[in-house]
Amino acid sequence: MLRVAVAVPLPGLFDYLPPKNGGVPQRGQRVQVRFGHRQLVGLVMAVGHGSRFPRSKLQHVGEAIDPIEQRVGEALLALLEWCSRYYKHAIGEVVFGALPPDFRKPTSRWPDPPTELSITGEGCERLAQPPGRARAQHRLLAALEHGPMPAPELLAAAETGRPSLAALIEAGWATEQPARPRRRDPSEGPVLTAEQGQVLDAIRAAGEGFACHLIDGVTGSGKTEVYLRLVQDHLAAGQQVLVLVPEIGLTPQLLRRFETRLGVAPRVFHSGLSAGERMATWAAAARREAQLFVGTRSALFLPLTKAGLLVMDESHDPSFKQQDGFRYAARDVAVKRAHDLDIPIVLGTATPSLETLHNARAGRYHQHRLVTRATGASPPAIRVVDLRTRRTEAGLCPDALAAIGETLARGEQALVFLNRRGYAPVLLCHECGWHARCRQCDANLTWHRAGRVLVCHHCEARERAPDVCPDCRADALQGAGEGTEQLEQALGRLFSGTPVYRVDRDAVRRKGELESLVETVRSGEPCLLVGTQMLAKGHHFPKVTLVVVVNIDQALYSADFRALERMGQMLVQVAGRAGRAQAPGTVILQTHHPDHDALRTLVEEGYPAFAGNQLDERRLAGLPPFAFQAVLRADAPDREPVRAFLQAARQAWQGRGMSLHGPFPAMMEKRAGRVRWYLLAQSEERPILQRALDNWLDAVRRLPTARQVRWAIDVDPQEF
Ligand SMILES: Nc1ncnc2c1ncn2[C@@H]1O[C@H](COP(=O)(O)OP(=O)(O)OP(=O)(O)O)[C@@H](O)[C@H]1O
Ligand SMILES: [Zn+2]
Repeated sequence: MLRVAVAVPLPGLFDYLPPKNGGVPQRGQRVQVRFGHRQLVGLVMAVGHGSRFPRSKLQHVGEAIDPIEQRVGEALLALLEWCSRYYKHAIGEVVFGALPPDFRKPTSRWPDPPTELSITGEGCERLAQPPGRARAQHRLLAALEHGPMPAPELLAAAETGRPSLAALIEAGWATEQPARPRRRDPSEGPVLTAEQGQVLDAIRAAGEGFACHLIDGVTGSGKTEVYLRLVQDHLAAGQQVLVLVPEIGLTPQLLRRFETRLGVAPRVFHSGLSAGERMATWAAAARREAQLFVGTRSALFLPLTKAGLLVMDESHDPSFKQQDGFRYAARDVAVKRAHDLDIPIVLGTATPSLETLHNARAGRYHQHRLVTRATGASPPAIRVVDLRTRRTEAGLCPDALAAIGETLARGEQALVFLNRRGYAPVLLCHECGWHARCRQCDANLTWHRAGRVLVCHHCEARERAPDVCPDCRADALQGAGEGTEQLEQALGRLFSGTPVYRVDRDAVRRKGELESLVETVRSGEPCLLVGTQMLAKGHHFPKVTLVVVVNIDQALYSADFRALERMGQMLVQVAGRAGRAQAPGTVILQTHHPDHDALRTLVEEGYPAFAGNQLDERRLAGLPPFAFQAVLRADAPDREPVRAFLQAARQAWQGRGMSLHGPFPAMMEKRAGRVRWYLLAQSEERPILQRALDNWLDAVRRLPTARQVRWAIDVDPQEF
């Protein structure tokens, strides 16, 4: 009897009989199964004897799809089982959510290991003779003269096809063998600063086994330089290393830096790659063809078979939390994975999350600080400008405009940060007060003036922007508030002659666009950068000496208890783009609330003091990380079934150890045509919450009202 995980939203495994012919597939192997009327791919999770069902009710699986060497390894399976238990998510969806998408296709296979060709002695003799009629083969031999080459490259270099190559091998002039990873000499990095040296020594001294290290280093303090040395150690020891970066951090600059410094090109893994590419990297990890992997959160589940180190850069970044389907926090799962593999993990950031800081304070993580910038640059000075007393132009106050002018006059660059795309967040009628709302969401449509469209930033709905008010027909439509598109235009007008580059998801769409833009900026001509968080993270622009933060006020009085923490992180990260080289940096922060306590602490005393205060407040309020939460979310086209289900769910819990609050409407009650509410479950102890959730969810699943809504559980939720 086989217990099989299938990619369906039902909890538990499904029982099947072994294949009619052939051997019994083993744990971790893929098989084809009939599921209802569908043929699906399943993953064998257990091979056992009994079943709750009579034998006659069970179906046979097909034969194992892949050879036994290609099964999913034990360490990864155990991690996925843990994820399913901890996040209370159906095992089949966890498994198939973590594996590359091609695993669901019965026809997909691991690609063959890459090979390379080399010239033989006879081949060299042949090359010494004139080509005669075998021109193409001669070219192939000439290309191989300087060393082995993978077939695709060789064929391109010799401008010929497979048949000539086959003939070459046939004649004994060349041989094909598994490719060895290509290495170049790693380039020397800078001499480490004393601080960097101490951190490196401390992490090395902690040894090979599990430990979680937090490198809490200010922006530009050279954290990446420390990771590079550690990665080098483990590569030299023949181990595999996985570096996780935020969605936006996977820039060619970072990859190139890794390649030149380490002498090997990292294998990348993220959801933007084709299914085939992901399968190839997966196979490379399992077969140990590659040692160094860099990827976004989904890379966490690569089948490393000889892991030595995990690194998570910008570990505070919200993109490490998966927000739908199999919801998981990659940071926590990464720590769990390092623990199971008994290897060190390094979390790096200038702005640790409060959870991470709390773990460091409790002694679970080793905290290593870097408090000075590696290049010797001083930290940027932040100037708060009170918007209440200033007139603004396109959202920029005279102080900011003057500072931009001075920066450009000195031949330097300025960055204007506004986390809002489009021309204006609202299009309204000055006559009757009409404004453009999304039909599907509780949200205004954003006016994208250049494209003449209104776009909902929550459900992506688009419509043509009207020329006159659809209600009163007045020719009085105008934008309220600013977005990056408007800033770009205004700055272009005010500083004509200076190039203005906009960096956001609308302006930078194609692959390579951000790359070339970053190159232009790094070349150093005076210019203005306008952008969203795409600009805020990880980039190193030596010539940017001024950062203007247009507006962060929304976060100051938000109902989301994490809004301030995120605002603080964002502000420190974007400010960290200023003055990273010789010239000192300035940050101008525009706000209507210059006296806001948390904001003042952040500006005057820095992130550690700010985060410390936030932690104190969380403790007093009994909020995470001092309590543990889970959210039961439900949505449907109408409000009534959603509330009825959540009310019933709340009543279904009589036990102790966990308190339930709600039902509450989501921050945005209606999104993409669905009404969303939630129940909040909270406990002071994680294991107690875990046990209570299991019991509660058993009852919730049986509720008749559960069938009228779409519902999901989110353990350790990050948003409401
Ligand atoms: N020891 C050093 N001596 C001189 N320059 C250094 C040294 N370490 C790092 N740098 C340089 O300082 C700059 C910032 O370093 P790095 O990118 O490693 O910092 P970081 O802490 O990862 O930055 P951030 O978090 O702001 O992205 C880089 O240009 C890097 O080459
Ligand atoms: Zn919408």
